[in-house]
Amino acid sequence: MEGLASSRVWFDFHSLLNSSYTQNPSSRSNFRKLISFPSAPIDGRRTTNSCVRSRSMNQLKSGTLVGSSVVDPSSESILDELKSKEWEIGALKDELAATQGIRIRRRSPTDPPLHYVGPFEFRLQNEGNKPRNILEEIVWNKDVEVTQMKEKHTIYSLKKALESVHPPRDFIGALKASYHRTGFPGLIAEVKKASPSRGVLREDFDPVEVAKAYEKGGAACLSVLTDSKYFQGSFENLEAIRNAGVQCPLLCKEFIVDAWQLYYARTKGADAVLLIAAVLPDLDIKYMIQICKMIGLTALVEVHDEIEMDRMLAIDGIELIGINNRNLETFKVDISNTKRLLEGERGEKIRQKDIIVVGESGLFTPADIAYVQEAGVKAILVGESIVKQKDPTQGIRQLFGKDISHP
Ligand SMILES: O=P(O)(O)OC[C@@H](O)[C@@H](O)c1c[nH]c2ccccc12
Repeated sequence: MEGLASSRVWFDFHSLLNSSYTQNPSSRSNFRKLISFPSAPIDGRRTTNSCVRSRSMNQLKSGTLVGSSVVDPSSESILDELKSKEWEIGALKDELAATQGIRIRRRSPTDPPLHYVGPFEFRLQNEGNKPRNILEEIVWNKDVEVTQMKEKHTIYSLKKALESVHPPRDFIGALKASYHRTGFPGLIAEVKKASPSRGVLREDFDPVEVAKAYEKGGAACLSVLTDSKYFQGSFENLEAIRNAGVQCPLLCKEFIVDAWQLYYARTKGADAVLLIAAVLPDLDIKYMIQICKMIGLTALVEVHDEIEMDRMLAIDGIELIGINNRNLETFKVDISNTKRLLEGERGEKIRQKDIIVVGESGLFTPADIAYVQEAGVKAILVGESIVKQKDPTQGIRQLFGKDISHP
């Protein structure tokens, strides 16, 4: 599959990474990067992904194969060599992403420092290993978190669990139905306790209670934050809402950096996931969209600027695009962002491709809803303004200036 050649999509190699090749997570990540980066030079020779792909998984599993070179996994010098390539490959991957306008680098906090030299284990805070903004920090931490979670739940166990998971609910269908029923953009109401930009939004936070209140108020779909470190969310919340008899389709609001997370989200009851264009290169987006289709997830692809929008409009198979009015690097919110990105040729192309656009973030009043609706959105994603209300059902009424609940 095309995605196997991606510089950032690794899950198919997870069994290899869990193998006896090395017990050291940092070395594992080095090796992972080596086998997933095209033309990584090893042992003075060059190898390619297609070369790695053409070998059997058994060879890979035995820990003996790296491209065209056979290596002894116990050899210190090989590990040192792998490590010494770390910065080089990390930097090249980031360069590749940068050619698509992606500023977020993918160096996890446990990786060696950029100036790693030979066998010396030291680390200085420098431009290379300090996150440049909050999004980069979140993504670096997520990489570490996912690596740990993958050890607990293998892709095989997740695939098995998928066999008994309930059929997915139609996320886009629910948005369209709501739009036709109410004449307003379909509401994706967000179950969010806190955020890095706004702090704690609701002290007495009961996710199931909030979810039920949203449904009662006429929400078409729900978005459930699952990141715990920055948003105080959890997969338990997602699961609890799914099991509480809520009918609305559920978006798993997570920072997806690895295709493994798609399977995990689905086993926890998600009907949709968020893919952030600022974080994922085109090839990862394409690959993840295919996996989403395979396992019944709807992908909401999030963009913030023209470059990201143009990248996503060039990718086939995208049905739902969210325009985030909040810049995730600076937290600045500006709802005219939605309008700007839908003007002219872009808006035309979106209509031709029959893509549903979701206006995301910073929506508080009926005037805000009218403004983004006028700009062309058929759905909105709202958190703060409704989660903060004592009664979130009333919050929805105030947001629209009208009761949009089911009769
Ligand atoms: O609370 P607000 O301003 O209504 O925003 C909701 C939602 O758009 C926001 O939480 C969000 C949009 N994209 C994200 C990506 C990750 C985390 C959160 C988000």
